[in-house]
Amino acid sequence: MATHTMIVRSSSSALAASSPLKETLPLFTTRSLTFPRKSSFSRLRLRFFAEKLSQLDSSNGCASLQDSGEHLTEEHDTKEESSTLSITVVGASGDLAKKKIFPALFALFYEGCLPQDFSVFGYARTKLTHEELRVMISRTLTCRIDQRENCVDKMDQFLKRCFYHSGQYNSEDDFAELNTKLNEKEEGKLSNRLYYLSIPPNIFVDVVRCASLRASSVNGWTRVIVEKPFGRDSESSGELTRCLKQYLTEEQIFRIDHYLGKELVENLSVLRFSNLVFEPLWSRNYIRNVQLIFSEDFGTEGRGGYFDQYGIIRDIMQNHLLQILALFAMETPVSLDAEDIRSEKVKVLRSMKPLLLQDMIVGQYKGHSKGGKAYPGYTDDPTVPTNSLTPTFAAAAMFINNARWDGVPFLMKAGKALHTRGAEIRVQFRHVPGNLYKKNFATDLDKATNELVIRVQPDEGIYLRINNKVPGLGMRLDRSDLNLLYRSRYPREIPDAYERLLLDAIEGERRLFIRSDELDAAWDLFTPALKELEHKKIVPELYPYGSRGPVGAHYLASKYNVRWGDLEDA
Ligand SMILES: NC(=O)C1=CN([C@@H]2O[C@H](COP(=O)(O)OP(=O)(O)OC[C@H]3O[C@@H](n4cnc5c(N)ncnc54)[C@H](OP(=O)(O)O)[C@@H]3O)[C@@H](O)[C@H]2O)C=CC1
Ligand SMILES: O=C1O[C@H](COP(=O)(O)O)[C@@H](O)[C@H](O)[C@H]1O
Repeated sequence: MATHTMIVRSSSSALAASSPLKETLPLFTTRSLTFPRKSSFSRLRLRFFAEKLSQLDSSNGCASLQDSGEHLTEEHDTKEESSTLSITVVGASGDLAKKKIFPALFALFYEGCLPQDFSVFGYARTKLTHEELRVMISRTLTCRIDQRENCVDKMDQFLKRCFYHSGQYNSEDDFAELNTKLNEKEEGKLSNRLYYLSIPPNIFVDVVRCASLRASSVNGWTRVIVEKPFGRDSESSGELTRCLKQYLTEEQIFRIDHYLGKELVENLSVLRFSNLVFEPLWSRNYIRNVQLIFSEDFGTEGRGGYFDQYGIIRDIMQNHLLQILALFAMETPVSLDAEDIRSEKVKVLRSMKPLLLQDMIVGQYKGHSKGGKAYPGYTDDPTVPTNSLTPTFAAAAMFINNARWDGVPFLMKAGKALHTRGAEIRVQFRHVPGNLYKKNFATDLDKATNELVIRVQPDEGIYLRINNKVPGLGMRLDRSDLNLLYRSRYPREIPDAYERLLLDAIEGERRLFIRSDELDAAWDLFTPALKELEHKKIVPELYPYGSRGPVGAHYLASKYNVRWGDLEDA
């Protein structure tokens, strides 16, 4: 087996000449330990060894990279010591950059997860000075991490590493200027460059072309994180992939689905594959249905222009919920390597039947007054056409045609402007055959089935609904929860999904990013129904802002003999 030695998370590169931007496998070196050549799981490996060496940082489990070389190895990789990381946030003036990306970068810096020598560049058309960018960023940085010490100092240190370059997204010259500024900061060292495309999708290709031709690293790796949406359907997504691949190799493209970076979604495989009590039950033999539920208690506020082009199915179902479904339903991967996991997910997606129009319902929220307050309808948003048919709610029933899941409905439900905010996976189990306690449940045996709930957010937790005897002399049964509430069990704050994903991209870990064949398979499942919906101009069922959504969702579920678990809970 090919091996190479490891210095803690040091990475260097050889050149991949086939594309203007270069991506290479990180090299790992250590004197005493050898590993398979694959680069995956370097962070986990690092943690493992860091733990072994009692050097683990006391924070979120990320051993300090800023001084890891000194602590963990005797051998110094001179290349690593003289390498730099430049992270360019393209679309730095935008909502996502301010809300998520800069704060996540700061959190990584605070946690010691960024290399010693790094700089962050903001790039957008808006004219800003470095100082103005820093002021803008500083408004969204918080010392949230356990109210730890010296946060303000850390913020200052971080902000000093932040710079701004104003330019057009389709101007090679502007990117050449960015390149000059990056070179200045990199001071001739081995430079690794990460671009985060936090911009509308219609300019992805322009940016990738300009960055690749004029501002890619000449001696290290260059990677590009691409935000969703990856197209509107199979054709446009395929076209986007083809265009990106004129300038990037697949290894350089990190298609982000931030739900994959959420703690409870990450935990899904651990729960299933490392607990004997779950894996044997994970099939049609014991599971009656699986529900993937997303809800938001606010509307499209401020994002109506974007949203109206896409709708809830493309915004949430085709990516976030389907990714969770694939992780949930996949067969055991050969290993935890990114390619093994992604290959298993693709198999699930390819085993699924494309969604049929009769297996979905769509809704749109309308204005509603409650407690003297008026909540606007979707089409009241000035950026949304008044006659828009775009769904802000959808429910769908999907099936996996394989031996494990044949006949099991996977129900999805996603909506904006509902009564609550949450995301959860609900697994409803079959009835106990010949249940001795049948009579204790009156006629509603469904009420007696077990349910496993993985609450992705908020109040992250996992609970298993069981039947239990109410203490006392009689024989009364009760439904109770075996409850793992993260807040009680793990008082430490859970890192934001973007922190995990940014760190993974820096490390070259692709497990939580979407491979192009996964994307193709995902679009193939939704494109026919989306087209039909638009072609037939299906009118969405209206539901009041702040309600539980359209009743059509219940009819859909009952068609498959299912009741939505979240409503039973309420
Ligand atoms: N916001 C969110 O919560 C989420 C966003 N995303 C995705 O992330 C990406 C960025 O989102 P978000 O920050 O909300 O987007 P914004 O609409 O805020 O756009 C980001 C920046 O891009 C530039 N821009 C906006 N519209 C155009 C245009 N038509 N042509 C050229 N430049 C434009 C603007 O910068 P300037 O004018 O200074 O150049 C703007 O500040 C999108 O792909 C979005 O779908 C994904 C998940 C959640
Ligand atoms: O991708 C998206 O996700 C957000 C919800 O993300 P969350 O992490 O806050 O749950 C959603 O609001 C947005 O419409 C969508 O584009």
